[in-house]
Amino acid sequence: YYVLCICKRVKTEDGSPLGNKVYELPGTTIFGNTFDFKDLTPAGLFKFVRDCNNRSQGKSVLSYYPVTPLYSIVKAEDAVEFFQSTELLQKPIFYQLLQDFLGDGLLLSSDRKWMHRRKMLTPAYHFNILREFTTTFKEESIRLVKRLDSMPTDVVEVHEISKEFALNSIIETALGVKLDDITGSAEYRQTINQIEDIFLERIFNMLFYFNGLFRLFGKYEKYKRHLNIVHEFSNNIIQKKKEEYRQKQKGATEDVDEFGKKNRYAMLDTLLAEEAKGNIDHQGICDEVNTFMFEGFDTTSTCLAFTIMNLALHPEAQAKCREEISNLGEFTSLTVMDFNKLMYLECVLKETLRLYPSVPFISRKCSTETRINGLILPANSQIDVHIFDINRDPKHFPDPSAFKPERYFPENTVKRHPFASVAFSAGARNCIGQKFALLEMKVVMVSLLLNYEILPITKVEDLNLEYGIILRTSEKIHVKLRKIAK
Ligand code: HEM
Repeated sequence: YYVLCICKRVKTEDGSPLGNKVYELPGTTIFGNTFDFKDLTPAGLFKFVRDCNNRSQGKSVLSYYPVTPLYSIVKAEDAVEFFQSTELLQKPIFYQLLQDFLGDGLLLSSDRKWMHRRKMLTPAYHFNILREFTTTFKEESIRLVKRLDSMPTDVVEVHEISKEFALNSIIETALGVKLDDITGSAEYRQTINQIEDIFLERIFNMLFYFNGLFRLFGKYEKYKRHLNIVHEFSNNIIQKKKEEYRQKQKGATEDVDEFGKKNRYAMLDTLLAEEAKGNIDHQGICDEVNTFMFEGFDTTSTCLAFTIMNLALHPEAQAKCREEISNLGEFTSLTVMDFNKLMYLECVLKETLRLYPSVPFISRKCSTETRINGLILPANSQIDVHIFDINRDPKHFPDPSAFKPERYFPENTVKRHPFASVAFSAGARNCIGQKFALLEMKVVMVSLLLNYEILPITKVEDLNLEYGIILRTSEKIHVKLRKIAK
């Protein structure tokens, strides 16, 4: 072990002691940091990482896993070279644990395939396309309010409502079908959660990083069954849409569905058009669709849940949001331009993402020996960027745990470090869906604020944050929704 580690040791470029540049995390056993995570719960892992990053006092953290040094960045200043790099674009091993689920979709792919797909998919998130999606977001928001109105209690668990809204919205915008119209939608929602649970079990047990061992001793059969369910779900819709697309090309059908409604644009349409040009095959389409649905669902629903909680806990911010939307006009006639004007609400969303970034850290693999921040990392090292810690650096955000949307007022951001808050990541592999996500969240928040006063139940002190595929809480978050008389 030590021989291998010595071969893979990190060095400084100028030969100075490593301790000047990084905090070297002492391992819990003679096998470096290999077993540091063993037996940790998701909340325990979250605490363990915060504890390491606090102990480093702003320095990056260096740890050693089997023949893989891990360099963890916790400050905006140290993230500059990372985000500006044109080399650090490959995803490391633990992302590959999602490979069976997402294939070579945009999140996991690398090199030419990623570049080609990124270019191909960028138009699917263009302003004009977002304009089309606004109607879907409004319809789903109205449906959500109807469901909330019919509930026997005014106490709600925020994830429950945010998840349903986000999944319905992403499926309709990505695939062009309403979740209600499809059989198996409840099963799909549940299965996504079960896939996440098995993914986490693999994360905590490094032996299960190896596919062979996972197949022999892990929950592989169960995992395969879950994957079949979600893949079949998206595959069926893709097949149906493909047929519709073919008929449309032949001029055999109108651009209307079976109920006579005009078909709206969906991201899948971009992919089908590219398939017709020979730029992507059926498997590629499935991978990209599964990636949209996965990336666009939990991330947005988590941010929405924390936003609802923050507004409940900060009535003054809620009042400002309501004042901002008071002169907007009829909800059903609002346009993307109207939502773009909601600057205070946008600050609320950004401040929520600063405090609770749905993706708390990102990682890259060094495909070759890499020089970064005065260090030489051997090939195959991993670099993590801890968005959670960067976003809470008191140097850029004094009183960092406090919820203060005004931090994002234009006059307060001009002099701030460009990577001081990076919830959507930055650089070439930043989030392709960030404008989509902000618009979607604004629409549903406007609808909730027009209909309900949001009152607090759960407090921040009641919550323990934990690592899932995305940031989660061990406890449920509850708020009270008091209907506003019209
Ligand atoms: C609040 C909502 C969201 C947050 C906080 C968020 C955050 C992120 C972050 C941090 C990354 C970088 C991941 C990495 O480097 O490993 C990312 C990538 C990505 N996101 Fe988002 N995301 C959100 C919503 C969405 C939505 C709604 C979609 C699609 C509709 C989406 C699609 C993607 C895709 C496809 C990538 C991979 C991009 C690439 O590697 O080229 N995201 N997101």
